[in-house]
Amino acid sequence: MSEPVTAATETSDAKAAPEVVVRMEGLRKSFDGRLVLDDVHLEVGRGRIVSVIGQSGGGKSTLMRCVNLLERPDQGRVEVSGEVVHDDGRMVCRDLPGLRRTVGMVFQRFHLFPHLTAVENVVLAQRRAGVPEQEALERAVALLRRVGVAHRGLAYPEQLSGGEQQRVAIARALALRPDVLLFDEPTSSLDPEATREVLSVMRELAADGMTMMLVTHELPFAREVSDHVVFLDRGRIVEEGHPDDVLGNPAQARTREFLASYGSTS
Ligand SMILES: Nc1ncnc2c1ncn2[C@@H]1O[C@H](COP(=O)(O)OP(=O)(O)OP(=O)(O)O)[C@@H](O)[C@H]1O
Repeated sequence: MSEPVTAATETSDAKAAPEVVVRMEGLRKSFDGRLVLDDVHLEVGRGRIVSVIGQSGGGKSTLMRCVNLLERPDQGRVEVSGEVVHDDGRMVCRDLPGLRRTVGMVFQRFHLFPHLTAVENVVLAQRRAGVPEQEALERAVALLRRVGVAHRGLAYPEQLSGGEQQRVAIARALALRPDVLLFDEPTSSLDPEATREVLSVMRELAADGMTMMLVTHELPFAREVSDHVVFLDRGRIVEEGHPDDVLGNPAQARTREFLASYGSTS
């Protein structure tokens, strides 16, 4: 396995312990007797954007859902922000709602409440977490401004474009001040312009030090946004590294085959 992908790896202080926000060791997961994750090791350092790519059904979403325990691995260990949350098939996390606040998630289809305005969608998540109303409202407005949709705060989801809805969903995920944000195919229902908007928001979040893990089929997007790309094939990590290497000059024949098939279908 390569060394943890962290900001610390780039500093001259080689002794500084890299700060790993997500660590997965030896993950195995089967559905109905079929192995979907096979001995997966992965580390995501603070402030990094790690993309997981691979063929449909290869286990990408399952891997990401193991971070917030939407899926429970059968074997291996999951650590989030320095705490073991699942170990050897057992749930170790004592505060699942707390874990879900620490790990924000953004979905392909936004999952906004249709009967609530953009601001109310961002307030609701905080209200459920016990944030006082005025503070929640101020934070919602500030976050909508941060993702460039403050002017649409009183609009309902159906009145928003796909890109605007996804930015509201990102604001909602940020409202609980997560340590890491997971993105599951965040641009696959968006047009190129909206994809650029989401890319720009993710870049700004990265500049602010947000840690992000992304599953995507859109390889140009993965190449542009990520620090590190992981190629997951039939449940195993075949290759990982800098996007220019994995996507531009892959070392493994299997990665080359995957990229060739992608090229022929894109
Ligand atoms: N809850 C579940 N119950 C049973 N099988 C599941 C479940 N979740 C995923 N699977 C199966 O596990 C395999 C991996 O699914 P997963 O969604 O992780 O792959 P993926 O690489 O994200 O695929 P895609 O790119 O199509 O989204 C698939 O065969 C899928 O049908």
